[in-house]
Amino acid sequence: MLIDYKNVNIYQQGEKPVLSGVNFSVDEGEFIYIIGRVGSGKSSLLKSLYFELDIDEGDEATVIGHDIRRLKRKHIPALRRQMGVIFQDFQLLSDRNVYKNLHFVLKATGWKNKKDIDKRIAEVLTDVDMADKALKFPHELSGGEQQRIAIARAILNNPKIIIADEPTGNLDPETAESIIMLLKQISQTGTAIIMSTHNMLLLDKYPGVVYLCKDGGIEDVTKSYNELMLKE
Ligand SMILES: Nc1ncnc2c1ncn2[C@@H]1O[C@H](COP(=O)(O)OP(=O)(O)OP(=O)(O)O)[C@@H](O)[C@H]1O
Repeated sequence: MLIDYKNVNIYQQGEKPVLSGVNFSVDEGEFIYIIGRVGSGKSSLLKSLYFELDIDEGDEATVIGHDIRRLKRKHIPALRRQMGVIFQDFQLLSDRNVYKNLHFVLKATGWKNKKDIDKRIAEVLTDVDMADKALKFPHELSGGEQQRIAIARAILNNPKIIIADEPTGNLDPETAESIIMLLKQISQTGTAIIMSTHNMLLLDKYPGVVYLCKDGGIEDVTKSYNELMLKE
């Protein structure tokens, strides 16, 4: 199991948790949607998974084989390296081209050999169907293309988990679908995908495990989400 939260509380600021009693588990290759209204805690859950928010450890809090209760701060960067993160607004570095955006990440994560670096960049760009865009600057790319580059960046180090916070939020429906298809393909190689979304159409078309954030908690609604949504 890649992630196992049992009875965990997640905090933004202050005494009261944003989400409490969280039970959440992720296996290799799973495709997980996090749904829920604005402000219901989707981003907070995702941020906790890459250690940007405080949690109390509850009965169990394991991320990629590490018990968070015993995790030292100095081990966080190594653990983060096994995760790829994708955002709604892409967050590419605007002052450099695609190649240099990817190069920057590889250098920062310890890659030294130029041949290996160039080979890996070519591989991930091919994976996301952007092999001809290496020399483009982010502003020369469409939103969908920028998100593909962000996905290429996320998979550079073969992560076990990709965390995507509304990855299709800024995209038109057709482009959104192509991004989900790409993430689905990646999940088939064993990488777990955890994505928040407001786009219920995607859930129908590309089924996965569905968690609903609601009333300060989170619930696995994979079987019943259609019914729940209709009632809201
Ligand atoms: N940086 C912050 N500091 C304090 N409180 C925050 C912060 N970010 C979010 N919150 C609060 O935490 C709660 C959950 O927010 P969160 O961003 O996790 O919701 P969300 O479901 O991702 O919303 P959205 O659909 O708008 O992205 C909200 O009440 C929000 O006001």
